[in-house]
Amino acid sequence: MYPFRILGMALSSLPVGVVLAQQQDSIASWVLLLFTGLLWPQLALWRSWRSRDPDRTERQNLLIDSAIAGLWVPLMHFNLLPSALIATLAVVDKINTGIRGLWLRSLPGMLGAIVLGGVLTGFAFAPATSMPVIIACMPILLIHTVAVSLNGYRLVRRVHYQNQRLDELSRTDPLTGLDNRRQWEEHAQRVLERRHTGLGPATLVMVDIDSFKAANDGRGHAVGDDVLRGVAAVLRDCIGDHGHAVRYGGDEFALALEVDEPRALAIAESIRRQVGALSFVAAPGLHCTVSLGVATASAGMSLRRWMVAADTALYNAKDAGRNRVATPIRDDGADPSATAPVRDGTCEAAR
Ligand SMILES: Nc1nc2c(ncn2[C@@H]2O[C@H](COP(=O)(O)OP(=O)(O)OP(=O)(O)O)[C@@H](O)[C@H]2O)c(=O)[nH]1
Repeated sequence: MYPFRILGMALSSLPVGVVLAQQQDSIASWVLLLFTGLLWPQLALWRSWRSRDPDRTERQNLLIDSAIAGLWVPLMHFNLLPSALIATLAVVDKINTGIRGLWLRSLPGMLGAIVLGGVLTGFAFAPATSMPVIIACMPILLIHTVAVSLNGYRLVRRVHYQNQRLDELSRTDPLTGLDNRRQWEEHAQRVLERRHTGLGPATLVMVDIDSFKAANDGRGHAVGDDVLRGVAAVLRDCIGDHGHAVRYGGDEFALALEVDEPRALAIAESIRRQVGALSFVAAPGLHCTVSLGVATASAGMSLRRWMVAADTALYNAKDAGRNRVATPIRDDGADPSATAPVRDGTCEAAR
């Protein structure tokens, strides 16, 4: 508030000063003008600084601003243009704070000050505004209006930016920056529908960090987070614009790819190699591996059954010793996902 108060009070002092000069006013009025134009903004700042509740104190300061504006109306003998301008800007400033109802709450103080000033001056009434006063009103009229508009613009931009950030945060996993689960499932559903309408292949890859609990418990949660971020970066890098990745559960990721199985297997293998080559500044010597399950969508398959198939493939990779890529088809040729019951819940629950 400080720059706006300094600007508003200093610029308002100009027309008030010209009116006082024309009225050949007393020294007391000039002292009051000096106080409101120069000293009051400093005093208001000091009050807020030393306050235990600066917010509340600043609201009081704003109400005092309005009372000061009201006081000048009768002291200027109701000189029309500066009186209307100063009183209006006092109300506009309250509205611009965005504090609900503040402008309404400022009115009694302003009206009280008008009555008080009126009593002190015997309600002297000289509304005509001379050309010098009109000219002296121009700086506050122009500069204050532009400054308030620029501030409004800045606030609107900030709200817009924050809304964008909120939107992003609601769509992404805060740790890895990957899609959140709802966002990803919508994408996976679209990939599946494309497959069912013959517009392209669809392959799902489940990725799970091997023995992550041991690394997490042994090296600490912060290192665990580094590993999750590192794996997410590899996933993002390897899938490029072939699909979307999600952190599906704690150390489990899922990729919905618009590629056929050989291409998905190649991508999965590349992920496996790149994760194996990751190193971590906070944990020298730590190396992680991942197991991956790859399942291509077949005709009419639902998203849930597709995920069960990929989960089964991941299960196979884990069973075969981890750090490998597998499909739902076991070595004996059976495809357990074809008969696996479809369950709700997380991948952990599915295993
Ligand atoms: N650092 C960190 N750890 C997490 C987060 N979410 C889950 N975890 C941890 O991830 C670990 C997952 O452990 P498990 O589900 O036992 O999996 P695992 O140790 O990788 O075992 P396998 O999957 O069989 O190889 C648990 O220790 C969780 O505490 C997270 O956001 N950050």
